[in-house]
Amino acid sequence: MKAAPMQLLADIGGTNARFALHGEGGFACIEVLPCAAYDTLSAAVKAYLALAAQRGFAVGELAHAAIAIANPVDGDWISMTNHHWCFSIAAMRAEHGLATLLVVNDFAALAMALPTLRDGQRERIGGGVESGGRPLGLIGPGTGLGVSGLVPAGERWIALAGEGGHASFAPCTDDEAAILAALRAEHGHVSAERLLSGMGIEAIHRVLAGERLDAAAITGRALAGADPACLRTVETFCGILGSVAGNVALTLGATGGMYIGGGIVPRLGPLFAQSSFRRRFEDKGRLASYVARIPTWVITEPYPALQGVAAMLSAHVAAHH
Ligand SMILES: Nc1ncnc2c1ncn2[C@@H]1O[C@H](COP(=O)(O)OP(=O)(O)OP(=O)(O)O)[C@@H](O)[C@H]1O
Repeated sequence: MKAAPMQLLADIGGTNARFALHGEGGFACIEVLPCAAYDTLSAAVKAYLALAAQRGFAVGELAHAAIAIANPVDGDWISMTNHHWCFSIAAMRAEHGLATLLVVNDFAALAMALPTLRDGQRERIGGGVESGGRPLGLIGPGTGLGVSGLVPAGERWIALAGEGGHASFAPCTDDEAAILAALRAEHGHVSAERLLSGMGIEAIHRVLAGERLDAAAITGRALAGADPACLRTVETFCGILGSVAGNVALTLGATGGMYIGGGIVPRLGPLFAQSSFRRRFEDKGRLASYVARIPTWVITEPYPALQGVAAMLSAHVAAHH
């Protein structure tokens, strides 16, 4: 019997566009393309398909595709929050000759992958008690700040597609109040994303150290251990992430566990586990013992949203074809 054609999957962030083919044998041809190198998402898709064709994959047979993307998905027109790409889903589907083009929020896709993560794909930070069948929370700093959750519904899970990264930032220390004041002067409304993202690390450093450095340089110097100002910036970032992750856990009742995704935290190496993240996660006044029972995990699996979007596409195709 001829194998079913492969499916095209993508996880599109503000900086990185991750592509893969998915078939009965699992994932193949995983590639990360820089968003900035392409004028449109369609151009990035074409570049990826050309690469896959060169490697001998039968991309002409593709019928079903799914894109997980970092912005709200509501209707046919998609416009990214942290990058200039925008497109019509129907036009993109027609252009690439696809029967199905499913477009979902990237953190909803990532949330769908959470129950499949095993030890080796996630690293535990601090205490808490793991218990199945309860809501899971998700937060992930990258170009932006993704927030989602996964709610059990009988045998199934339902992923939330919210925009919690844009909820207002609440400072808990004098340093954080100073950062809020500086950012409010620049932006007016200051969301959690303004601090918990690549641009956020840079902003924290600008305010606390009075120095303009890019995010990778700040964390690189902090990891090298010789730059106290960069260490302070990274420590402040981790503390804020603990506080905001605790807010998400409280808001969702995420008693099954709180997961940290996105590209930044895995790049902090041992600094994250050593930081005040977990103390700040638990620092919730009268509800401290409630959050202390919730385990927190860093996702270490490199392409978890692709797993989630593959599951969403399979369910969609099974329901519609
Ligand atoms: N070594 C590093 N330390 C800290 N931040 C970094 C490092 N390298 C890159 N970054 C920042 O990480 C961000 C990219 O994160 P990520 O790899 O999660 O991309 P993305 O999936 O495109 O983002 P998103 O899904 O949030 O739109 C950029 O803002 C960049 O400044």
